[in-house]
Amino acid sequence: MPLTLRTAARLLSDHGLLREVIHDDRWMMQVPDDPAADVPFSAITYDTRTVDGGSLLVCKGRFRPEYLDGLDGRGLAAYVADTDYSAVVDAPGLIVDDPRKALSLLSAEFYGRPQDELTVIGITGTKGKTTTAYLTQAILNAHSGGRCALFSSVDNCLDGHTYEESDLTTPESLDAFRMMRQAADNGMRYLVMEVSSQAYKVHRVHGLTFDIGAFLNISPDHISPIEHPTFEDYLHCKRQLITNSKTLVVNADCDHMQLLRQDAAHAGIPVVDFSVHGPDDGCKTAHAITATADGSDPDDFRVAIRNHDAGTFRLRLPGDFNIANAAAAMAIATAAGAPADSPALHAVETVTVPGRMEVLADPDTRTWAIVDYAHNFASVAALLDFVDSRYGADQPYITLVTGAAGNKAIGRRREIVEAAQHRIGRFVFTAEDTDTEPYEDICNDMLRHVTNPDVDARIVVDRVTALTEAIRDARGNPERWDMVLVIGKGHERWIKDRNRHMPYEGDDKVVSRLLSEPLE
Ligand SMILES: CC(=O)N[C@H]1[C@@H](OP(=O)(O)OP(=O)(O)OC[C@H]2O[C@@H](n3ccc(=O)[nH]c3=O)[C@H](O)[C@@H]2O)O[C@H](CO)[C@@H](O)[C@@H]1O[C@H](C)C(=O)N[C@@H](C)C(=O)N[C@H](CCC(=O)O)C(=O)O
Ligand SMILES: Nc1ncnc2c1ncn2[C@@H]1O[C@H](COP(=O)(O)OP(=O)(O)OP(=O)(O)O)[C@@H](O)[C@H]1O
Repeated sequence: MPLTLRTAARLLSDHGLLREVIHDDRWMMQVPDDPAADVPFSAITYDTRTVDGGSLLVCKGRFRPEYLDGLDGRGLAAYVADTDYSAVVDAPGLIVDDPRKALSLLSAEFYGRPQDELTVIGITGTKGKTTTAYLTQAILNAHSGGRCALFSSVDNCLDGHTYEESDLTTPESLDAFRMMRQAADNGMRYLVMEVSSQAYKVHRVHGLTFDIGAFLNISPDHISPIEHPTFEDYLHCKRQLITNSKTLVVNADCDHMQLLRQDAAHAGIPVVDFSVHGPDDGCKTAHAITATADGSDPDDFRVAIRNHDAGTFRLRLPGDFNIANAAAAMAIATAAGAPADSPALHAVETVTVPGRMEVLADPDTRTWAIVDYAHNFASVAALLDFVDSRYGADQPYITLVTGAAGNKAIGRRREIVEAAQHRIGRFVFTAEDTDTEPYEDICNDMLRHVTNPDVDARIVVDRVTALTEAIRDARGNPERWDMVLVIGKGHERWIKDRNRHMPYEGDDKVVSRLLSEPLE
């Protein structure tokens, strides 16, 4: 049904959001009997700068009345807001309780409910969302002849093979439904999307039911004045994926597992477990998916799906945590319809994810480097576990080049230091992304958390200089095995400074350039 003033008002009223309709100084509970109310909107937008003739505007967030100046002249058809703007515009207003929820519901309708034409998969968790999303897309693409779309914090892909850089982990609702429409029109059958806790906090997926919701893991993160006030709030937001899904795929070893199962039971939805066990556990558990480290080779693992042996796998992505991510992807894909014995499962073996676990080396100077996106306790600990298990025998001197985000997730500064300070030789604190906090202050904050007197710790604010010094030092000591871990920015070609995205070469590029520099 096309979205008009009348159908929009009815939809909002059906969802208990409509307070009243305001037009021509009249306040009503219904849209007046006027033919204009049945004209389909030409567009829907949350930004006045894109309003055209016939547009429906949703005023959300830190919206300011002055943005509305001149919009009648540009043909604004109607606005949705939580306050009356009739003093500023003549267009009719749908006054609602929550414009963000309204935006999501109205956008889905405007774009013809594209979610109904796709199998929609939502992935949440503190760590591994992006990687699992890429792995799942690879399987479902292989299963469906390339008909799986992806929304991730790295890239969005609307046709199964073209990737474009994304802005947010979970897009704004309007953008999500617009892209879903494009994906459906491109013939996609599946959509895999990351669902951040913020997405639920600010209603970016309000009203969207996921065919499958996957919950990977949970540990404290994203706690700050602009994200979540407490861990409880963070987890509460993430748990909403469960009650908005038709099937839950969950890591059986996840913290707060009982609570997650209770959520699924209350929602009356089936649960598919996945888990990873050491070589001695065999495949004896009843879990739908059990990835078992294969004792013969550290890179191989066996997978059992509903007690069916799905064979041996080897990823291009190193790290045991990526075996867990692959198990999650296989659990999701089989729950979405890929057969347990499908060769499509082997598509995980070809996947790499930009800026995640990229291992680079200069063997002549015994220098390894890993560029990774770790930036909290769990991921730094997982990275160091990997380094220990894979390179520990050579006792490398480990340098960790790290910063932390400004203004948000403040706890990460202490967590990164705590996860690493007894396991490495040196910290180099450097710039990461910031809104208003100066890089130096963030680095000094991290330095203050260092309590191990035996670890070297220094600040080199400029990120390229920090990397240059770390890699040159490693290569300048060829008698020593060196491991330089560069975390937090991965593939990103920008660095945020005082709210602005400044061009940046990218950790992967800088490190690879430095490793191939001629030695003096
Ligand atoms: C808190 C939050 O969700 N903020 C998002 C939100 O901002 P907002 O609605 O307050 O927008 P605003 O920029 O203040 O402007 C208010 C409104 O006025 C409009 N406007 C503005 C100027 C004008 O002339 N006319 C006009 O109409 C804007 O388009 C906007 O709709 O809507 C914007 C786009 O619609 C988002 O870009 C922005 O995300 C901010 C930048 C952000 O980075 N959020 C982070 C915390 C986030 O969401 N992160 C999670 C990842 C977490 C994880 O790693 O797991 C994510 O999902 O990405
Ligand atoms: N299952 C996991 N458990 C612990 N750490 C992980 C796991 N998967 C990935 N990591 C670590 O977390 C980093 C980020 O991985 P990924 O981008 O897949 O997660 P994410 O949930 O999308 O993260 P973010 O929310 O920070 O964007 C990786 O570079 C790796 O260091």
